[in-house]
Amino acid sequence: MKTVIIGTNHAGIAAANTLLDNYPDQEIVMIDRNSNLSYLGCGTALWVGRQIDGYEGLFYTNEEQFRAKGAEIFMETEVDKIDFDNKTVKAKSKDGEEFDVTYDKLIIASGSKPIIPNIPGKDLDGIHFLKLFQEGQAVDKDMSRDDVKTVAVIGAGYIGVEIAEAARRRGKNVLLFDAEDTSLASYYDEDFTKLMDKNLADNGIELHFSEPATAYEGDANGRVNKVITGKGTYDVDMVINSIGFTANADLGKDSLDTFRNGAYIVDRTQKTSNDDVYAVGDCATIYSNAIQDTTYIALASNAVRSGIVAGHNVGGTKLESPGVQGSNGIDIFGLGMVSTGISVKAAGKNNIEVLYTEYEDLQKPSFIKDDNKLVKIRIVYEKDSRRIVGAQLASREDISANIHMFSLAIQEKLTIDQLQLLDIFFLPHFNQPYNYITMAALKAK
Ligand SMILES: Cc1cc2nc3c(=O)[nH]c(=O)nc-3n(C[C@H](O)[C@H](O)[C@H](O)COP(=O)(O)OP(=O)(O)OC[C@H]3O[C@@H](n4cnc5c(N)ncnc54)[C@H](O)[C@@H]3O)c2cc1C
Ligand SMILES: NC(=O)c1ccc[n+]([C@@H]2O[C@H](COP(=O)([O-])OP(=O)(O)OC[C@H]3O[C@@H](n4cnc5c(N)ncnc54)[C@H](O)[C@@H]3O)[C@@H](O)[C@H]2O)c1
Repeated sequence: MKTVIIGTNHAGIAAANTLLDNYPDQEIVMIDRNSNLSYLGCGTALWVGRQIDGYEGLFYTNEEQFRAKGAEIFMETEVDKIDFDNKTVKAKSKDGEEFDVTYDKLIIASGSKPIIPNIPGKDLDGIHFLKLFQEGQAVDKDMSRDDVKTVAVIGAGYIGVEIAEAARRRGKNVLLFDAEDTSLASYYDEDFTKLMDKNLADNGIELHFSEPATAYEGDANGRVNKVITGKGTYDVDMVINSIGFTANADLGKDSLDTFRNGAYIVDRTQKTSNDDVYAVGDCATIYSNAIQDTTYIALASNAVRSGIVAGHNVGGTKLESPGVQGSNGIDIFGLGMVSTGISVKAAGKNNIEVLYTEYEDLQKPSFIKDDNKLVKIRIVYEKDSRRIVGAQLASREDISANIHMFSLAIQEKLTIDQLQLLDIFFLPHFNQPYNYITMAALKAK
C-alpha cells in the first residue's frame, strides 16, 4: 500500500509517524513546499520577545528522521495538481523539475493560510504575517531596526495579542487594533476579555478596538508608515497582520466536498468525500462536541490528533475521532487564560440556549501567603439538557490543567449537576476545601 502525504507540518508529521511506526508494510511519500518542517509557531512570540534564547528549539523533527524510518520525503517541492481519477499527485521541485507520484491512499495536510486584509496599501514593505518560520524571521529582523519604533498589530486574537506582548518586550510602542470591541473575542466572554484588555493596557499597549484598519499608507520608498481606520490616522513603522486563518484547500476544491471556509469536509475517520483521500489538520473540518456539529478550528493540538486518526485508518485500523472542544490557552505578561468549548457569546451565535455559573476565589486558603492568586472561573451549560458546553478560567497562577477536565466533561456530555459533588482533592499547598469548581457548580441555577 502506497500513501502520499501532502504537507509535512504538524498534521502530516503525525499521520506519517503513525503509519511508519505501526504499519511497516506501508510505502510513505511525503511532499512539502517549505524548506523546514515541524516549526512550532506558538514559540514565535516567545523568541521574538526574547523570552527564549532562540528559534532552534522550535523544531521537533527533521526530514532525516523520516528517511531513517523508510519514508521518501521531498522538501521545497510543491504539489500543484491532484488527478483524483488516476490517483496521481503532480509535483514540482524548486529547480523546476516536474514529476508525478501515484498513490493508493492520499492524506492532504496542506494546512491553513493567513487571511489577508484586502485594503489599499496591503502590499507595502514592512507589512507582515506570522505563519511560517520565515515570516517569524522577517518580523524579528524588522523589529531589530533602530528606526522601527512603533508597531501596529492588526487583529487581537491569539497571534495578535502574543506578538503585541513580544513587540512591547522589545521596547516598541505597540498599537493593537481589532474589529471587535475586545481582544480574544472568539475565545472568552466579556468579563474575561476585560481582564486581558486591562492587562495589555497596564503593560503599555495602546488598544484600538472596534477599529479595523481601512488602509495602509507608505513613504517614498514604499515602506508602510501609516495605518488608517474609521477613527484616525496613526504613524507606524511596521505592521503585523493577524486577522485569522482560513483553510489552504485549493488543491481539492473542485473534486472534494468543502465547508463554508473552503476546508475539506471529513468524517470521524478524517476521510473526505473521496474514499481514497483523507484530510487532516488546518485544511480540514472537525467535529465539535460543544456545538454538536462540524466546524473549523485551526489548532496544532487538533492537527496532531487528526493526523493520528487518519494514519490508523489508512493503515487499516478503524479509529474514529471523539471530536474536539477547541481547548486553548494563552499567557500574556503573566496573566493566564484557558478556555474550552463555547462561551456564552459563541453559544448565542450558534443558537444554543445556555446559562452560566461563575466563581472567583484564591487558589489556596488565605493562610498561604506566597504564590496564592485569584482564580476566576465560568462554566457554561445548555439550558434544557444542563450539558456542560464550555468553561473559561483566568488567573496569575498556573491553573491551566483544570481545563482538561472540562474538555472531557464536554466530550462525555456531563451535566453541570454531575459536577457538584465531584471528588476534588484538597491540600492547602494546591487548593481550597471549598474548591472554586465545586462552588461554581453548586451555584448553578
Ligand atoms: C504564530 C502562531 C502561533 C500558534 N500558536 C498555537 C498554539 O499555541 N497552540 C496551538 O494549538 N496552535 C497554535 N497555532 C496554530 C497551529 O500552528 C496550526 O493549527 C498548525 O500549524 C496546523 O498544522 P497543519 O499541519 O495542519 O498545517 P500547517 O502548519 O499550515 O502546515 C501545512 C503544510 O503543508 C505545506 N503545503 C501546503 N500546500 C502545499 C502544496 N501545495 N504542496 C506542498 N506542500 C504544501 C506547507 O508548506 C506546510 O508545511 C499557531 C499558529 C501560528 C502561526
Ligand atoms: N495560544 C494558542 O492556542 C494560539 C496562538 C496563536 C494562534 N493560534 C491559532 O492560530 C489561528 C490564527 O490565529 P489568529 O490570531 O490569526 O486568529 P484569531 O481567530 O485568534 O484572531 C483573529 C482576530 O482578528 C480580528 N479581526 C478579524 N478581521 C479583522 C479586521 N479586518 N480588522 C481587525 N481585526 C480583525 C478578530 O476579531 C479576531 O480577534 C487561530 O486558529 C488560533 O487559535 C492559537
